Amino acid sequence: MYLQKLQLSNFRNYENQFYEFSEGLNCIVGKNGSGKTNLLDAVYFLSLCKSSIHSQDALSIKFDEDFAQIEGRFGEELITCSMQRGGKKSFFYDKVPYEKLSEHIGKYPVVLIAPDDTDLIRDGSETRRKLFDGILSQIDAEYLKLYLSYNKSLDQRNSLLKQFAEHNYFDEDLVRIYSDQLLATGKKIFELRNNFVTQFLPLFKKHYDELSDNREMVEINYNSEWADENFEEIFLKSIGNDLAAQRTTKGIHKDDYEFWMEGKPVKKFGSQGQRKAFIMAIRMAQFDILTQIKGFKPILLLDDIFDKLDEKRIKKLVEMIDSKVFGQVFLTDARPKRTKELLKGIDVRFLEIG
Ligand SMILES: Nc1ncnc2c1ncn2[C@@H]1O[C@H](COP(=O)(O)OP(=O)(O)OP(=O)(O)O)[C@@H](O)[C@H]1O
Repeated sequence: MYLQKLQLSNFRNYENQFYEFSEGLNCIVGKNGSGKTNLLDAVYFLSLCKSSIHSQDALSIKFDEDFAQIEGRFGEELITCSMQRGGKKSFFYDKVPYEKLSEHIGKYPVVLIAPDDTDLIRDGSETRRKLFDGILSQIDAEYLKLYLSYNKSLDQRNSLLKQFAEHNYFDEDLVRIYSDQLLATGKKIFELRNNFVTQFLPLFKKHYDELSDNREMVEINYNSEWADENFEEIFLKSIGNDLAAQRTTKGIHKDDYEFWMEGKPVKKFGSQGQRKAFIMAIRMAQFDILTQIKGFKPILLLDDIFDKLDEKRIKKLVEMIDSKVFGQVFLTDARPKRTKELLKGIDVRFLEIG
């Protein structure tokens, strides 16, 4: 499975461009601001039905235009995404619209390694939940369904709590409907997240050891209130706090994945290099787990990676590319001369843009 052709129409700074890619390494070079990241994001969009950069789809439509389209050919399969300013986006498989975007997610998996990835360490728990939810959603369609259903019930319960506060009343039976939904889906999500971390951890540690020459002991601890066997009771009893806060204060939407190094939080004590290695190892493990479960290699998107990694890690990455550890790879760099130097002797298709 690889992306052979891509047609962009009014997508960000692209008006009407067509690209053909190689099955192996594709290197996108061009000046700063020429659209290299936008091109990678178009591939990401085709896979995950959303941008890795913007949460609002309208920001991906070319300025002063009302409509954008990304069309990608994966072998015999044609995937089209169209977006209308002020309207909904639609995805098509061989010109037939998907009823739900969730039917598409996971079919063409991607792994993105981007420069500001270390936000995953610095930011709050939501960023890390999003990371692992993203991986789990590509792996397991059932997880994605549960996750969407949980979020819907959560929104409904939260707006009910707000209404109670605004109108100064309380309907216990009504709130219980949503509480039961959250408890049922939350429990399953907790179990799937827990199992996932158990599978993911050895892959992650192996990659971290390789990247750092076994220098530090690293851990990812999945931390959830659901680990308490009395959680259902605790959840129901917290209705007083929920009413006061006008939102659901307990549940899997509060989970965190804590990153540890030598028994200390990476967030506080990890050096820049250690953080980058930590994130790189997470991404490599994401690649491995997707490969294992899907039975084929995901597309790897490497944005500006040569600028961000030290010489030793670049060398290691280039060795991995050369020894065909990955399948199709898209790599961006603003310095074509350096890229050509680093990739000397490797079979690569260069695409000069801008
Ligand atoms: N909706 C849009 N319509 C038109 N142009 C856009 C839109 N969104 C972003 N751009 C333009 O895209 C360009 C940025 O593209 P991108 O981030 O892909 O560049 P890049 O080649 O990766 O740059 P760098 O090497 O600095 O990372 C900017 O010039 C920006 O103005």
